[in-house]
Amino acid sequence: MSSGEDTKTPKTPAGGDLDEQALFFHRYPRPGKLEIQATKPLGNQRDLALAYSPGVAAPCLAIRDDPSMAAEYTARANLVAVVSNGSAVLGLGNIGPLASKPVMEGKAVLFKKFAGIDVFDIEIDAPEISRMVDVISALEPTFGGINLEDIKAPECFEVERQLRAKMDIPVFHDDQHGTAIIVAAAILNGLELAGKDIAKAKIVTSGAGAAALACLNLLVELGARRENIWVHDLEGLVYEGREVLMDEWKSIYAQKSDNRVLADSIANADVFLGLSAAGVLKPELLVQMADKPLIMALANPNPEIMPSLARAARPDAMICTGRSDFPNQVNNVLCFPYIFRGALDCGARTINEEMKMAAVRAIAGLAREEPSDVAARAYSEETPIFGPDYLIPSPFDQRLILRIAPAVAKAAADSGVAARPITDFDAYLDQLNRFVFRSGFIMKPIFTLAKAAEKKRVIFSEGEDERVLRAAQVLLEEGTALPILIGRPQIIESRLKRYGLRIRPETDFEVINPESDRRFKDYVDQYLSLVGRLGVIPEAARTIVRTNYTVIGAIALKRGEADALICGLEGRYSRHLRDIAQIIGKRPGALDFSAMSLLISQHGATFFTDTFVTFNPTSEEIAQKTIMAAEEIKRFGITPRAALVSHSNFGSRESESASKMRRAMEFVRELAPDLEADGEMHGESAISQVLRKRVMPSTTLHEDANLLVFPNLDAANITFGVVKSMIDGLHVGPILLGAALPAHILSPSVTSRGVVNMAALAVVEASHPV
Ligand SMILES: NC(=O)C1=CN([C@@H]2O[C@H](COP(=O)(O)OP(=O)(O)OC[C@H]3O[C@@H](n4cnc5c(N)ncnc54)[C@H](OP(=O)(O)O)[C@@H]3O)[C@@H](O)[C@H]2O)C=CC1
Ligand SMILES: CC(=O)C(=O)O
Ligand SMILES: [Mg+2]
Repeated sequence: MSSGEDTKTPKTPAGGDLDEQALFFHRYPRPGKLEIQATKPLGNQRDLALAYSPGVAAPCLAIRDDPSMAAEYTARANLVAVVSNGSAVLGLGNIGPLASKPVMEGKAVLFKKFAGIDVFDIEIDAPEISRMVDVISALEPTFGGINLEDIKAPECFEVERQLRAKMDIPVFHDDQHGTAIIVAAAILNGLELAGKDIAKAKIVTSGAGAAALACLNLLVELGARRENIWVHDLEGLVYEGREVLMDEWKSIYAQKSDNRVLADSIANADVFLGLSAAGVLKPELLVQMADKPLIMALANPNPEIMPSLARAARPDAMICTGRSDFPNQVNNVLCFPYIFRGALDCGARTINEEMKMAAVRAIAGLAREEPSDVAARAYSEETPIFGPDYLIPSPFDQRLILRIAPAVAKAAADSGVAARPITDFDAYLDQLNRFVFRSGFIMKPIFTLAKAAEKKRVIFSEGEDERVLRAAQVLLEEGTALPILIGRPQIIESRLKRYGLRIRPETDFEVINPESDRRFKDYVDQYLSLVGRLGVIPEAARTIVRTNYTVIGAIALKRGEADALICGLEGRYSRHLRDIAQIIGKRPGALDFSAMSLLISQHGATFFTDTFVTFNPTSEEIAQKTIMAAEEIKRFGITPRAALVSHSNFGSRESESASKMRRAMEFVRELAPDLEADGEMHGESAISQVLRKRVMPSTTLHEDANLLVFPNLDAANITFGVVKSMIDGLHVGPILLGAALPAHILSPSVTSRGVVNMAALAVVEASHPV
């Protein structure tokens, strides 16, 4: 069998040649960018009988009797065809269907990555309209939607018109409508920033093809005036009476004018809209444009003018391209995954004007919200804030799906084209949130409990950190916690402004200023009372209380000025743990602290312990770590099932660590007889009932383990790290167990969503202590 995989992958080409790197990227480790994955197991005879003959006959007959059942028994409702005949591939022209395949595979990947939509890319050898319509319309039984891509004008207009009339599923020409939606959003925002009215704006295009004309049609719907629009193509200006290269779609914009070329029309233009070819806009023309012009050079891969040239000619311009390597990426990727998400989720029969307008408003509105930290990282340096260099959201903004899909689904229902209208938008948003934040599903019970609880104060040691500031805003907005931030108020204030966050110190949340807090003397006294006999002299205590923010947070928690502590975004775990141990201490009866890490993946939730604290725990300590972990897991609404893992499988080895785990298991049975657990066993046995039962038919672990308890820190920490990296899992934690009060030491790689997750857990611990 050939998987096409190249086992001898050469080294990635060094140096900056993007073409060479792109060829390498597409070729290795296996050709192309896609594969198909089964969503049902096919591991044994029974699976085969269900998935294939004879079982498969049942869904076939159900669909024959009621075609709507295809949405229940097949992948159709989430399956889109990306179809091209290769006649206008990016700005590369008519390179044919086969050469268009990398672009179509790319669109498929974007659908999947950004909106979870499955795609078959379909490149068809069909230059003529009638053949395209025949081939594409015959695909209706397979797909929930059709995304036409890179089909040239004017044929694309007729193809789309005929398909929309023939087919009962959404047909959407991405280069027309996806581009128009995002261009309209950017123009609305750009004109607002320039203080201009769309009804008076002069718009000059280079391009009179699929993308340009669809953009203009939508802009006219939004208030632009035909008389202010000047369209140019290979022949120059589209004017009344022109006969060469004209068609009924272009002639709508024909001007009564003696102008003939772009240079004649560009004077006083407020917007240049380039959807044509590389390099057609010369810098010297830009000086004629109006004040604060909007220059949209959107041809791909190379724009009508490079941003550096445009900026040099017009420092006051707002500049957009279709590329990801410059600010203001105006590209239909910001639209097509999400408009289809909304359309598929409500069973829309078409994508109509109302749904497109809803998408425009959602995208334009999102740019004015605070940027997310993921979007900020995608721009790599400065956090973008709504303004000339940030007219529209980044393609990596995870909120695109959360804003566009519900707006589109609502517009579909309101305009009567939704076969399965969404009735509970809160539940729908929850579902989208779970797609965006993989932790969402597992964390839901924690957030529900945290929001229902009396408000708890969570103190953050690294209160100046961007991730904490973003998390604080989310916690306040969602009503999950009352944050207290340790940090210098002027730094916090200026960073909040820089990141475009709305919350403000003292008005919205409390700040402890380590440089001048009035409680400083009390804190030092309290600290000395705890550590004075551990070799810390008063002078050192004063310095520590001024400079060690985890110490400040722990003292505030101990004094009852906060209900939970979050630290660890900087510095070593052991240092934070030492401070928590000295100031907060262990909960009564705890032999030691323990750390549990939750790994979320497509396999669900798996908890690992002890990943950060005790190097070589005793049997008693391991038993206690298991029981503390199990108690914590119940907070997630999950029934804990523990496996004490080892190199020994149910007594197969007699080493010291194997018998340590066996003894630990005996303690667990004694101390927590109701806990479903077993051990010692191999890691594979823990997660495979078949393997486990083969060796130990009487095992007391009836389902696969979701809590893996390790014999020592090396095993736990290394296994967790390797598994997390290999399966690209999401880490929630580490969750500190055994402290007298809720306190968690995160890791420096945590994201702001990770901080929010752990703060919510800490609130639940504070409201429901064990
Ligand atoms: N950023 C984005 O999201 C998107 C960008 N695009 C880009 O827009 C461009 C056009 O795509 P699309 O509309 O689908 O293709 P079409 O083939 O439908 O249209 C191309 C248009 O550009 C005109 N044109 C070509 N070369 C020149 C030139 N040198 N000077 C002036 N006009 C020229 C053509 O003129 P004529 O009519 O005379 O043949 C035609 O009107 C491509 O570069 C594509 O990559 C497209 C979609 C989305
Ligand atoms: C982005 C896109 O669809 C194009 O350039 O054709
Ligand atoms: Mg395209």
